Amino acid sequence: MTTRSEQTLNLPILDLQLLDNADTKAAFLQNLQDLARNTGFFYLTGHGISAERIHEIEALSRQFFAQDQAQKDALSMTNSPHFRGYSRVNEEHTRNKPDFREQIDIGADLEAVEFDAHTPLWLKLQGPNQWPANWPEFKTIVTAWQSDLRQIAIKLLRAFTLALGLPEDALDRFVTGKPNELLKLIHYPSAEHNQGSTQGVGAHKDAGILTLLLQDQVGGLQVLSKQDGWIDAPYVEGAFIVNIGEILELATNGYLVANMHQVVSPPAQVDRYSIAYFITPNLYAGEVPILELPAALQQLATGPQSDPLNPLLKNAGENTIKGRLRSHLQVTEKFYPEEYQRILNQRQQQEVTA
Ligand SMILES: O=C(O)CCC(=O)C(=O)O
Ligand SMILES: [Fe+2]
Repeated sequence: MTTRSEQTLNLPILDLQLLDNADTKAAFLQNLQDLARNTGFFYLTGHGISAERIHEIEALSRQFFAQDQAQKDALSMTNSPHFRGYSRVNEEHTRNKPDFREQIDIGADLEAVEFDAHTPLWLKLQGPNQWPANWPEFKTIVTAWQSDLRQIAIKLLRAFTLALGLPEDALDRFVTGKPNELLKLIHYPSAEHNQGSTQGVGAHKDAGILTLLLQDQVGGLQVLSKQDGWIDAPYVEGAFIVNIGEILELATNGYLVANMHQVVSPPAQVDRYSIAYFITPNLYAGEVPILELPAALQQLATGPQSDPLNPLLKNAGENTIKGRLRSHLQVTEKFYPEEYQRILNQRQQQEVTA
């Protein structure tokens, strides 16, 4: 069982504005490299999103979750083969255990792909979102947020490649063109409703490239540090928490490590809200390359740490859909019966060999 830890980090904060200034750019990149390699996550300020915009989307999210259960269920993810829409508390699973949170998943709003026998499975991830009816403001605010966060994430990704001594566009083909991304508005209900468990979301690495996370004042996010074990990542006003995803770990052959993190349910009578933006590889971009790092960095790159329970796949689209299939079993059972059976069989085997 997870509990709140006593330790907090000496907060690693990066100011993105320093990247745009010729006098401070080199120091920013050096810091980025250090934090990414040694701490695995950091806080980002100077990103250009105003406090008003942050309050606006936070208020929108609270308003969304305050609706009647029936209104939220009308947008149920179980309507969508593209894994879009609302999932109830305990519907999403991490490491085979239910997460005590409700959420709405919103991706790039595109037409579904027409399928034939040769279309790769992961192109089913492309498709339309489910938007609340008679609430146009919801779509406007969310879409603007996605588009601004996409720009920040791309800028940061280019800074990462520069900081690693590579051309700044080394990973561009994964994030430009038809974007693949996911925005989750998340609500963690207070602990007294979570019978005996403290799993808000279980320990995991994010599957994509980078995550920009906005948490509220409640806290509860914990990050696994090599030296100190689980440490609290507290609320910092106006800052995004940046997590490195598995695709960046793979592309750097493990020089950068996707950081493990989890969320502990909030205390009694307190609700927690967060907004997570994931930039994931373009579904058409194919295999993730292992980048040619400078020799000094290459020596430290000892390969990605593959989790035997959740192996990392080279094809970016396949890796993305694998995560979705395992997390949202009701959707998988309904729209992907063969994969559903395969997951059940794997789990049975793991139980036998455990
Ligand atoms: O809610 C949070 O603070 C973190 C959520 C998270 O890690 C995730 O959804 O991948
Ligand atoms: Fe995460």
